[in-house]
Amino acid sequence: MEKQKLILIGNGMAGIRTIEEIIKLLPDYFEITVFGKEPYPNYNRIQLSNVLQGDTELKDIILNEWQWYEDNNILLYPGETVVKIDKERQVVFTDKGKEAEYDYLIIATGSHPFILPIRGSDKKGVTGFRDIADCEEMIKTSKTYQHATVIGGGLLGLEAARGLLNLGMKVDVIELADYLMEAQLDQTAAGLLQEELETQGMQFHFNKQTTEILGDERVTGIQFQDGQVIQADLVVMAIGIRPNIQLAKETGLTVNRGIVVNDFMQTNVANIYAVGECAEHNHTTYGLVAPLYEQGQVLAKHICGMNHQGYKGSIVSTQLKISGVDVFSAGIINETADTKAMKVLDEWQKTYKKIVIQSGKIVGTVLYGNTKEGAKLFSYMKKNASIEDYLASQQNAEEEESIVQSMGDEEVICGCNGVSKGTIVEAINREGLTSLEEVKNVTNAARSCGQCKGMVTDLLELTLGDDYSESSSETICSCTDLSREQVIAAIREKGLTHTKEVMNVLGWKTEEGCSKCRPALNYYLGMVHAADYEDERESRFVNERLHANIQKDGTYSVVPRMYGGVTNVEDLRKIADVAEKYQVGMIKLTGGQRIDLLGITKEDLPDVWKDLGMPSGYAYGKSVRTVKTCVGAQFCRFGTQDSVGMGIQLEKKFEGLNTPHKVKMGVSACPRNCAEGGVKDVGVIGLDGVWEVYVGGNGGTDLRQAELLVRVKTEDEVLAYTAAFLQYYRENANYLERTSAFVERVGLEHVQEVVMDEHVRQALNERMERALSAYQEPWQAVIEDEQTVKDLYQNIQTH
Ligand SMILES: Cc1cc2nc3c(=O)[nH]c(=O)nc-3n(C[C@H](O)[C@H](O)[C@H](O)COP(=O)(O)OP(=O)(O)OC[C@H]3O[C@@H](n4cnc5c(N)ncnc54)[C@H](O)[C@@H]3O)c2cc1C
Ligand SMILES: NC(=O)c1ccc[n+]([C@@H]2O[C@H](COP(=O)([O-])OP(=O)(O)OC[C@H]3O[C@@H](n4cnc5c(N)ncnc54)[C@H](O)[C@@H]3O)[C@@H](O)[C@H]2O)c1
Ligand code: SF4
Ligand code: FES
Repeated sequence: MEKQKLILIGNGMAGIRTIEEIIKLLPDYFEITVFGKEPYPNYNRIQLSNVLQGDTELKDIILNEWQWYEDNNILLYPGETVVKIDKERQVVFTDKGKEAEYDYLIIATGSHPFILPIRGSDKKGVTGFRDIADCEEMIKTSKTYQHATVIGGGLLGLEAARGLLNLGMKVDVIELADYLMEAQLDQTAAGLLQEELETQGMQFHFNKQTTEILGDERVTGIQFQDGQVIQADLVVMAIGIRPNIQLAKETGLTVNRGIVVNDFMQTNVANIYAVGECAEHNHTTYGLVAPLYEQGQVLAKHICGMNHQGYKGSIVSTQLKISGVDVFSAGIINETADTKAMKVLDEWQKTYKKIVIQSGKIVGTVLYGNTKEGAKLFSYMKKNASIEDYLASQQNAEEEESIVQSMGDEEVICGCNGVSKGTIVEAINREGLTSLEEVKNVTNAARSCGQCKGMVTDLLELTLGDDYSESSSETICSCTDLSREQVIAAIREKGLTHTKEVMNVLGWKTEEGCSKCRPALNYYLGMVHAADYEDERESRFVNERLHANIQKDGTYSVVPRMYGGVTNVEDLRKIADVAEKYQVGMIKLTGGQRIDLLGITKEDLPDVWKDLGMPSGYAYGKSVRTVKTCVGAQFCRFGTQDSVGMGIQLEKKFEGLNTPHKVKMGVSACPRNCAEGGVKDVGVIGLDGVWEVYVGGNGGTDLRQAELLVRVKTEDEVLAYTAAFLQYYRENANYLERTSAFVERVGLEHVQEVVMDEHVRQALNERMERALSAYQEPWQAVIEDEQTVKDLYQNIQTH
């Protein structure tokens, strides 16, 4: 069958997303041609703010590489503008003299920045902020000139202003209204924002109407209606956008503010569609990607002949993309006669939360300082949930590790791309996804503004549990541009002792850090300061904070310590009594030869530990866990060494040691290796008069066989080499990097060189001893601390 000719005008975000959706539905049905005015493949316009702010580079914001067009048989004409459409002949004409026929035409020409129609606005140095060319122009100007003026204190203006500050310019922001982001914030939030941005160096001028741009050929200043003049070498107009409708208008399509479309994104000509910022649906045009992508999905389905209800309009939310400034806004933000508002302002911490309620339903929200709840509140708004539902969900949320844990499957994690928690979890499980990049590729989540990256990462962690490891990234996380090595070096050099201090001194982009960097910093600080470090419980993952493993149903599992997997009558009796008393849901033997008591409520945990009177088995921690042993020489006829004794020594020595990820060990007394040392982080095998120490094994998702590190004669040597290896791993692995990945990355030979050097080995052992000296049995510590029991396990607020 001959392919239908489909032409897209506008190689931008909405148009290309529509094409992506179309080729997902009908890969071979259309012969697709794209005309794009800009000489680039489709790029992430949103990220221009981050480019200007120096957080990312232009080369990193391409969404669809040239190869993508080729791979999908899409004929792209970059740098070519469509100047005319003949709707009768179904042909488009370009500024380079090309003519192309279509069966279906999609117009996705976006918008242009509104430039004040005042004297001097055509001078050199006056620009909008819309595309790569504008961005490059501003970067270039900052190298020669000093004074920048941004007209417009909205999202775009403020993001531009922050970028220009980063480029070393002095920045004035001019706003017509009497506070910032008038369309998105109320006066309280805007005040907090203004205060913060002033400390960052911006100077604001409110209630100012610019009447003239001064200068000869190039701008030198601007003048306001009240006669005031301020100096300016660069003027950025960020006072809103106007849809590009000229072409559609000249073609005879119905236009208003945008190109008028019906619920199927169809213009008044049946085979001509409009999508994105240029389209006007139900008297509304949009300037954010989330609704435009929704439109794209609808249009794709329609053009592919799939049944659907059509586009019904969108509720939008916005977030400001300035490092270290958290602002979220959605829906109705100012109270009216028929609304009530719930407001919490913390002037000290500079946080503000406002929820606007109408007839018992959440209809709007403004968050400043802490925007973690933004996605959740937005989901509640969209599903028309009552404020009671939200408040009830809050009680559970307080007990949970991260906001994503308390979200329902249908709740949206990525607002830009409309991707729900359920969709992401399903994709992680179905496709075996293990990294943010993979989730992005499969689900589109986190592919636009990137504000949801933290939540997607949390969700990966929540879904994969211990199998999650984000160790490949060079920087610790998106809160900083520094690598693990740089952060550790700074901790040492500057004597930093607290996660908040690290974030402040090293210029973290977020005030609170994220769920990725907080536990990592806590670990690195503990590793560097060994015995002197006071662990920050609040920076740990929930399991480590509570010293028990949270289960699917919200109960916990308790695994008491059994050195070397050996137990006795007394311990078994205690375990049986506890299981009976607390009606434990299930008693289960673990793969590491321990007894797991499952189904214990959080409130019961301290009492269970008190009744057990046994140390924690650390089954939840990024720490040395169990040492599995075979029965060994004492009972087994093949046994050549005391594997049980060796295992117990290892477990007692390294009990409670904090490590970048969990560490499991196994000791066998002959090569039959019943304790499975070949897939352990440290595997020890006893032979006649010899012990072999293997490292870097993994029996989980990333199956890896352990490699022989060393052959030694005595048990003391086993302990010394194991200590040297583990200390080297502690000091050099990325947080959440298993020994298997670590050994793979640095190479066994390198590890051998390190631990074989007697001086180095000794030094590593000394540092290990210091780290071990800080160990405090955690369950006992909790039982003895009434306040912690109340705060952490019973949620009774006493201070
Ligand atoms: C700096 C900046 C930051 C932003 N941040 C956010 C954010 O954080 N969150 C958010 O949701 N949104 C943000 N936006 C808005 C978002 O980028 C836009 O809503 C989105 O890009 C619009 O997509 P579109 O495809 O409709 O238009 P565009 O992406 O502008 O694409 C239209 C394309 O069509 C081309 N074109 C126009 N006329 C023709 C023609 N006649 N022939 C050929 N080609 C033509 C244009 O050159 C352009 O490349 C931001 C915008 C900017 C500028
Ligand atoms: N983080 C984000 O979501 C983000 C970031 C950048 C851009 N955008 C989008 O890009 C588009 C453009 O953003 P924008 O900030 O230009 O538009 P906007 O309409 O959101 O804000 C314009 C601001 O300029 C002010 N203004 C209007 N006329 C003025 C004048 N004569 N002098 C001084 N101030 C004046 C308005 O009061 C308002 O505060 C919007 O659709 C926006 O949603 C979004
Ligand atoms: S590993 Fe060897 S010694 Fe140990 S139980 Fe198995 S067969 Fe016996
Ligand atoms: S919320 Fe913008 S990319 Fe997910």
